[in-house]
Amino acid sequence: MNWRSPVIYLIFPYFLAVAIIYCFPNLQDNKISSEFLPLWLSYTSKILQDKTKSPTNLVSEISWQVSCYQQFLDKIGVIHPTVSVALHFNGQAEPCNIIIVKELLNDSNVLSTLRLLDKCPDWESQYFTDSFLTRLLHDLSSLACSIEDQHPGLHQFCDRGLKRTPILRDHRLLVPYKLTEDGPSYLPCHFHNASGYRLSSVSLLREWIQDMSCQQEDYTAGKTCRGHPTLELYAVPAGRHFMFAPKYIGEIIPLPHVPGADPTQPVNLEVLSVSPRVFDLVNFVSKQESEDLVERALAETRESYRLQRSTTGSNGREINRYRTSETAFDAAGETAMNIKRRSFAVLGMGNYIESYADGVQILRYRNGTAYQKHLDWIEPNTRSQHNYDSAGQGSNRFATLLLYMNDIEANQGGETVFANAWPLDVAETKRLSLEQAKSQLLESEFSNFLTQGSWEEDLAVWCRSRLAIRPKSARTVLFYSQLPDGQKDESSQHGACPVFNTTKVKYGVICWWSTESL
Ligand SMILES: O=C(O)CCC(=O)C(=O)O
Ligand SMILES: [Fe+2]
Repeated sequence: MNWRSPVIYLIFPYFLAVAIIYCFPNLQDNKISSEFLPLWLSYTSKILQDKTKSPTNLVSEISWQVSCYQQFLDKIGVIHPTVSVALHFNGQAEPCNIIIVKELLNDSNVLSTLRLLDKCPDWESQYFTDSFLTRLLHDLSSLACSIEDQHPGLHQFCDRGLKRTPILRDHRLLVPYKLTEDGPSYLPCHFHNASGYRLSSVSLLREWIQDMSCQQEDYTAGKTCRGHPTLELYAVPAGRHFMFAPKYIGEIIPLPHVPGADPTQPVNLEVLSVSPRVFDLVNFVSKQESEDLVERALAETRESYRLQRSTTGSNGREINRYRTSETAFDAAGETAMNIKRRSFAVLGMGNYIESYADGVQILRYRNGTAYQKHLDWIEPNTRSQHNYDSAGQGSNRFATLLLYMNDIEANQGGETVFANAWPLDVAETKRLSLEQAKSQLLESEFSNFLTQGSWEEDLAVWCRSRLAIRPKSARTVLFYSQLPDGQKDESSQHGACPVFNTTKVKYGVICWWSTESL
């Protein structure tokens, strides 16, 4: 009998299905066999109809896919029917779609994704998990999570094309996926939870889902389930970094995975401004660490590292009359390295990579000194070969952490002012316009310290009108200089307000959106 005869198509899958259900009891535990059987029949018939493959190839293909599917079920476990995934574009507070997890991970979706693979993936591999999940989410979010009408689907968001994909150090490890067997390949997104923690395996996905679910005992004991059973998942395009998505001022984003200065207290982000994205980072650094850094900076004698008049510019050598503080660099001290590593953990940037960080700068502002409003994002210039186009393939400054070392009183200036954000403790109707702030300043004692018509005076006006963050020992502030797609964030303009009658010491870590050549 011809092995491809219709009789075989009909009978063979039945035998196979019965054998599979018998051999892999987990299929029965996890799924209802009556749902699985018809699906399996159509699936195997489809494979059998593939005339390009020999019977031995077909059998081996079916068998690895079945055992692979079984492994997947083992990893993912039993999913409570009410749990959903809220899928967000990187940095966006509103989800583009909410999908029931049972639907996302149903047999048909998982099997049709497996059909596109050559071999069973390692379900514990981070890069494979990215690829698998992007492919699954693509199908279920195609319209709502599209950035282009013509080619709807998550794939256009995750793979921004060669010209808009920075080549990060792990680029070669990414696992491209296909939408159809003979279609083109796409680079996958990587996924983070709302705390910025990266999804690294199917087992971790299981943990996150189970954390959200109401356990059966909770129902029977009549308990109210913890939280809303929705897992917030942020999709980050290939070559880009995760960015926090603040929802409202005052929101607290816990970072349970980051070790805090005080291990008994949690590390949290508290939203100070949504756009620009500015946060207080609570319990990030200890007073002891701050003191260590300053001690080292003061003891430093090497020319390029010691405390001296600050410079700016891409070559870092130009004295700038709009930045009158002093700066020292701590490139490799133990405390500086610990802080840099922790900064990467906070930002969801993974393991520390030296070339992605700009080093720790220690700044001292003596009486009367300040730093004019500016962006940390560096403008491209003809003197440098570097590609600063962070929205394309280039790299530029991405995020800055400011760590203050001393308390400064309300009348001593020295705040970090964000020109496009409003103060938190002033009602909307009571906000000061720049004109109002200027006349208040001129009437105040500070006008004696400031030269009339100087940039310092102008800056002090902004400091009275806009979000001005007062230094406090061990206070840490995080802000971004880019938007989630790598464009420079013009709204992140900020400056250091003139200091009156005191000295402000502060240090900062700047993280780059770095690219590495292959
Ligand atoms: O010192 C401050 O408050 C801000 C410093 C700053 O913006 C910078 O160093 O880029
Ligand atoms: Fe700055």
